Amino acid sequence: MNQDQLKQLVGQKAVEYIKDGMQVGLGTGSTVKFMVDALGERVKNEHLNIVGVSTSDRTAAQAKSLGIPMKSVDDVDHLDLTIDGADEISTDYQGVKGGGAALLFEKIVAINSDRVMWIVDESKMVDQLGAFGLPVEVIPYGSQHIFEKMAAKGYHPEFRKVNGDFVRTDSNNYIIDLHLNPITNPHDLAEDLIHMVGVVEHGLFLDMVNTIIVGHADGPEVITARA
Ligand SMILES: O=C(CO)[C@H](O)[C@H](O)COP(=O)(O)O
Repeated sequence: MNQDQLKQLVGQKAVEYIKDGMQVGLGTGSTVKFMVDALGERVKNEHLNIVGVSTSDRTAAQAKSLGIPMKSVDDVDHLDLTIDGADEISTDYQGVKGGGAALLFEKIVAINSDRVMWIVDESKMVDQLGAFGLPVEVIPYGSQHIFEKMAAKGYHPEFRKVNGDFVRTDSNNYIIDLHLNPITNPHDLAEDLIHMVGVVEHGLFLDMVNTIIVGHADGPEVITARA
């Protein structure tokens, strides 16, 4: 099985956890895209009655095109379950997210969810976080100064650019990726980053996930990270 097939496998498995009447957070990324496709099939074929809340413009457009009823995060009182991808998950089930630059909305939706599920192919499971550059969302104003402060702290920052242009998030902010490999103390790092003026959010998702579905060639593995 190639990586896309593993992503599709976990995406299809994840939608089994969505029940009638749920308000469901829909993450962002290539793995979630398979999950949203599978959810669209269930809505169409089983007339599943759910409400989706998207974490990005991309996911919202896909969900709407499939006929999944959608609401804004501010129009629901809570979310029953959020299903999202991840860039890295450590052996103690801490995560790095934001490879798709959607970390801010993903974190807002996750912290307002009763349960959080991550769906990943097996390459995302790591001994220690940090090989994947840690995404940090910053406001453009003064971002060069934030960048220099991060460099002075030894965080090895890099503005995320495509064809020389700054990548913009759905909130029109920039992303700075930190090349820290390895991240030895994610809680201390998270605390430091969130107190830097101009940082909007960082991609460390700590103590947040309940269930992880990992795609292996011989089938999906369901891990209970937190009850
Ligand atoms: O955090 C994310 C987007 O901001 C994604 O969930 C993460 O990048 C994983 O993406 P993919 O499923 O494409 O590997």
